[in-house]
Amino acid sequence: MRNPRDFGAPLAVGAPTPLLEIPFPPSRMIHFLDASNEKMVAKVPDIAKKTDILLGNLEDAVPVDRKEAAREGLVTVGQTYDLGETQLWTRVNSLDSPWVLDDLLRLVGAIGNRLDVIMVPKVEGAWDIHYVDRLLAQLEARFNVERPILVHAILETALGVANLEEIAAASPRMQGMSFGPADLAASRRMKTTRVGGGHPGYVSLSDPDGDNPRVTAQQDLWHYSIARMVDACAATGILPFYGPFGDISDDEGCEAQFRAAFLLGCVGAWSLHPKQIAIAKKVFSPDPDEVRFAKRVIEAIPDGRGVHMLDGKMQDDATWKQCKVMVSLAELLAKKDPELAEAYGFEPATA
Ligand SMILES: CCC(=O)SCCNC(=O)CCNC(=O)[C@H](O)C(C)(C)COP(=O)(O)OP(=O)(O)OC[C@H]1O[C@@H](n2cnc3c(N)ncnc32)[C@H](O)[C@@H]1OP(=O)(O)O
Ligand SMILES: O=CC(=O)O
Ligand SMILES: [Mg+2]
Repeated sequence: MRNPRDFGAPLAVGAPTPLLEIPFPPSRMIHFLDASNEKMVAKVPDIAKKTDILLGNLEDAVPVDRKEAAREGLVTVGQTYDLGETQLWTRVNSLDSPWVLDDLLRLVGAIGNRLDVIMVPKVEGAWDIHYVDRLLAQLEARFNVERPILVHAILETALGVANLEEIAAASPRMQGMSFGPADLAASRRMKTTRVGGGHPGYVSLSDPDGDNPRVTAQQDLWHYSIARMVDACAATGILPFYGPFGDISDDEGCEAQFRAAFLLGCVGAWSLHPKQIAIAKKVFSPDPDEVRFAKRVIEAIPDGRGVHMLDGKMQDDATWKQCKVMVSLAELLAKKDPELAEAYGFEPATA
């Protein structure tokens, strides 16, 4: 176990001081693109205006013969495009792959001061984070990186899920986690070929009732693990995200999967196709009616104490805190988006 008093000290001489509080800018969607694909790169200026996070993917979905081009394309994006307030992330190749060392060396060397977060796939335990943590500190020191590059773990193996609490607490560099249903399904030998979402075979069935047809209701394959991830992240002050929804043609299914994650506590989800950005924006921006109600609760209980009635519903210290969660997120997003500010009924000065 690492001495907790060393948690705030750099892991290499000359590396920037670790952050003890994880920044939480708008993070509703992490938009994936392959920077070796010229058509995708051509869309960067437009997409950067719409997405909260832009991620240059180097891992799965990038063919082996384009790994280097994807890395170099991301360097070009980082060096040449003004992304405004949009965060720039990457997903590097897995730690057992032949590419990851060069991914880290090249990206930190070339765009270390532009990269906000490095997403590490297939994290299995705290040891994977410790490896990346020390290596990044050495690279930050060598390349004069001024602020620590944060680390985001994808939870996508059975062992990773088993160790998720230790992963979340492994380093002050841990920014968050994403839930990866595709690799996780394979790792667990689940019998689904889908990427996220439900499955028509995973149902509960009502009891026999004479000749009446028995009713089935589809259940959520992912609920248990996403809820565990949310708890581990909330307990350590880092941010949980839902990952990919692979049926690009099913907007409704995507919205339902994202909404389940939002309600459980996730702050955002991956967008694989430009049209999923708008779905994530809709879902991960709190509903204006809920925000208006939460504001009324906070106004009705200025000190956040005691018991009150509002519209027939009991309100107390705990419901006040629930409302604070909703209003704080709305305020954060309203600063970025005047349309949301108006929908939430905030004064323009707040926006
Ligand atoms: C499952 C586990 C995981 O690891 S998920 C993460 C890894 N996968 C990915 O990152 C996939 C990213 N997305 C994609 O590669 C594409 O969106 C896929 C799914 C292949 C669909 O592409 P395509 O058939 O071209 O779609 P389309 O014809 O509707 O595209 C319309 C125009 O938009 C572009 N586009 C597509 N996706 C992106 C994207 N992610 N970012 C930026 N631009 C994108 C297309 O190139 C196409 O452009 P144009 O109109 O022809 O100029
Ligand atoms: O990388 C994501 C996944 O679902 O696998
Ligand atoms: Mg994966």
